[in-house]
Amino acid sequence: MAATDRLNQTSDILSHSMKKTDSSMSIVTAENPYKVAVVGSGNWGTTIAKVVAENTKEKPELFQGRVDMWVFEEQIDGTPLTQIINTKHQNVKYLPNIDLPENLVANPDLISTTKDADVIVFNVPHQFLGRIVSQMKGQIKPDARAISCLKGFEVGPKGVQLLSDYVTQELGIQCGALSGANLAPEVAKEHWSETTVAYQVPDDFKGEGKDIDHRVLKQLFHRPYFHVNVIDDVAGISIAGALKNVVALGCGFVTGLGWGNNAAAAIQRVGLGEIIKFGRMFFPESKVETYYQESAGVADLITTCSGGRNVRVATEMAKTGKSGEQVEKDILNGQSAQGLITAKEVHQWLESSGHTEEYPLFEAVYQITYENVPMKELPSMIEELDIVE
Ligand SMILES: NC(=O)C1=CN([C@@H]2O[C@H](COP(=O)(O)OP(=O)(O)OC[C@H]3O[C@@H](n4cnc5c(N)ncnc54)[C@H](O)[C@@H]3O)[C@@H](O)[C@H]2O)C=CC1
Ligand SMILES: O=C(CO)COP(=O)(O)O
Repeated sequence: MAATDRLNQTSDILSHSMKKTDSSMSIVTAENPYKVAVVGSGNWGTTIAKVVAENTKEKPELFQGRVDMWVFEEQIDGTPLTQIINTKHQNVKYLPNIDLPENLVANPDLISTTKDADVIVFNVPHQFLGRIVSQMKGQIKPDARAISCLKGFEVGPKGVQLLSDYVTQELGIQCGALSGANLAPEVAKEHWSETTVAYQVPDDFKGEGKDIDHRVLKQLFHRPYFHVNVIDDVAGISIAGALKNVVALGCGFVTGLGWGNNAAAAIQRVGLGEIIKFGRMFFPESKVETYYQESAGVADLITTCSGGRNVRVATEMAKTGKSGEQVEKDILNGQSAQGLITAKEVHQWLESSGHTEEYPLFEAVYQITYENVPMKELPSMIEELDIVE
């Protein structure tokens, strides 16, 4: 092919890919508009509830306007948090100074929040999920669908499990995931970002207009400031979302030691490799391209390592010598750095399955966090020794 033909062909491809013909954003309607509920009201829980409630209000042909958000009730200066959210329309503890839509209703009762929902969006720190789903068993619509926005795993006697699979196993409902480079305070302020939603349409899909599919999920989560790509790879986005929190701790250690950007980049490079290896080894259905093409992959790793809670907690650990648990209490005002628990769970799993040596960074983060190994040992713990005899 001549050079000019190749050039023309390339510009055809480019102009085609730049045309905005996204069929998933064309008009979608439902025979009976879907009721959406959000379980969780922390920093990310409240932010996603805001996103969802903005969309349900704008799309009455597809969703019921009112969105109930389950709040783990607590008193703020003697007033229940739910009451404050429902009158001031702000979550003053977990997402202060952000106005929430009035069709978003804080509800302290988990069952009344979820019992009539067609779509249940789970968004709590993962250590609380087990108790929550056990209370919901038998109390929700049997054909409800779910999306998990959590970042973590369930590790138990059966091994390591995706949280979406755990929800499906416990509640018998199809569950996908939402994960991306999404620091909640930025999304809440409507600063542009991207995310990935992954969902596998189940065998008992009831048909277009009667059930949740990729187009409905795009309508539910996409905003002008929050761009959504919907794919099938639930495992890929969930693994990346859970493990980047462990990598971010490693990144915080070297940052807190004052070692600078090169060290932080080295941790992210090694971390990405271990994330991909973990996916291929334990979830072979996950796709390698998800880790570099989707917001849920390397982009989330970068944003979390730049300014997330995990990196902040680990940086403070390095500066003060305090434990992760103590720093979490001191600086996060009730929020959770999920990498602390995930590092322990991943270690338990790798140890019981005999693979710790293949994941030196995950193991180093665990040993520094829980076994008092000095942070300055990190480089030697992850050094690749290619000694040629
Ligand atoms: N905050 C962020 O920027 C992002 C967080 N995520 C993920 O979203 C999930 C939820 O995180 P956040 O909403 O940020 O939570 P958070 O870290 O703000 O945690 C506070 C929430 O935990 C609740 N809580 C405290 N004790 C509880 C208990 N015993 N039972 C039930 N709930 C209790 C509080 O009521 C509050 O709603 C996590 O897995 C996190 O990794 C994902 C993307 C962004
Ligand atoms: O998952 C996140 C960004 O996508 C938030 O990360 P942190 O929990 O470390 O703040």
